[in-house]
Amino acid sequence: MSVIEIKNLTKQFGKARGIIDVNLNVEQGEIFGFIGPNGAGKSTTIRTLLGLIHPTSGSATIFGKSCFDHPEVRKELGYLPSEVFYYDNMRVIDLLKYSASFYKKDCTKRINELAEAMNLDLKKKINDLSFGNKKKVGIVQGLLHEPKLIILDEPTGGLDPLMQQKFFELIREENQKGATVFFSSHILTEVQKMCDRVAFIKEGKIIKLERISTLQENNYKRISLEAKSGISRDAFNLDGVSNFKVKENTAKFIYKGNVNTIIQKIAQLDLLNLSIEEPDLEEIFMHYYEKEG
Ligand SMILES: Nc1ncnc2c1ncn2[C@@H]1O[C@H](COP(=O)(O)OP(=O)(O)OP(=O)(O)O)[C@@H](O)[C@H]1O
Repeated sequence: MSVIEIKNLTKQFGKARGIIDVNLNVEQGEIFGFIGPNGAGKSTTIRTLLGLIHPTSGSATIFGKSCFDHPEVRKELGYLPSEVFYYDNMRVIDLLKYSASFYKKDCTKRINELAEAMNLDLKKKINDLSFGNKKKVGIVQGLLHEPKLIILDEPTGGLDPLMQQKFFELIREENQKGATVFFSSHILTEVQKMCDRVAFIKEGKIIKLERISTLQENNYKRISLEAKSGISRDAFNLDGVSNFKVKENTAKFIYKGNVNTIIQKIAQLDLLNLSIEEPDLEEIFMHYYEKEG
């Protein structure tokens, strides 16, 4: 049984598109990335999965159960929403103890450990915290009960680079202890570093679901050329060429396919310069977005 199972999930907001026919499974022990631009449908998918909003059609389960029909499933998971709101007048520690009371177990030790790791002052009032520090409260709140599943919606917004690193260390530790992690992001580098598999969502639809290692091993090449005279787009009108950008006598593109074919094309030019490199995930991602668009 998968930890998360989303089947043909559709959510319409009146006439507005939310998500369309989303399918994905997250397996025990995975770190799964959910990536897409603003408004693509990441939060809608997560909120429907958590039973916070009703789907128009399809189903979403956690540990085989729908959160709508079995709200007790939420005790097994830690959720960090993309925006956190609190009763400003409370002290951090009181808020966290209140959250812990929901799980009916003593979380004091873990609260202290997490606060220390994230450099969070538990005695302060929420009112007096910066945006980034409020985010840390949300992180501690999501992890204090050592959940089996951690769902993070754009978790690093507002954290400085050092704290982002600390945060990912914490998530990795939880994963090594056995927690499954699902996190949405539009920052590719963090997904690339953290995740086993990634789903790309665009305009409410999943356009690609792949292992990070496969994406990187797919033998894409980033090719940059500088010729003595102007380069024509038509000369590179062949299968496997994408993201073609030409400016006078320079051209850049992504290529996937037989390298001999592309080398023969390139050899027809009178070149001043040439580079062939491995693209990063961002370029591979843009390749999918432009191609499948
Ligand atoms: N309550 C709502 N009422 C109407 N439309 C909504 C509502 N919530 C979301 N939408 C629409 O659903 C689509 C998906 O939004 P969603 O917030 O899930 O995107 P996202 O991928 O999480 O984006 P972001 O990275 O900006 O948070 C958007 O077009 C959005 O306008």
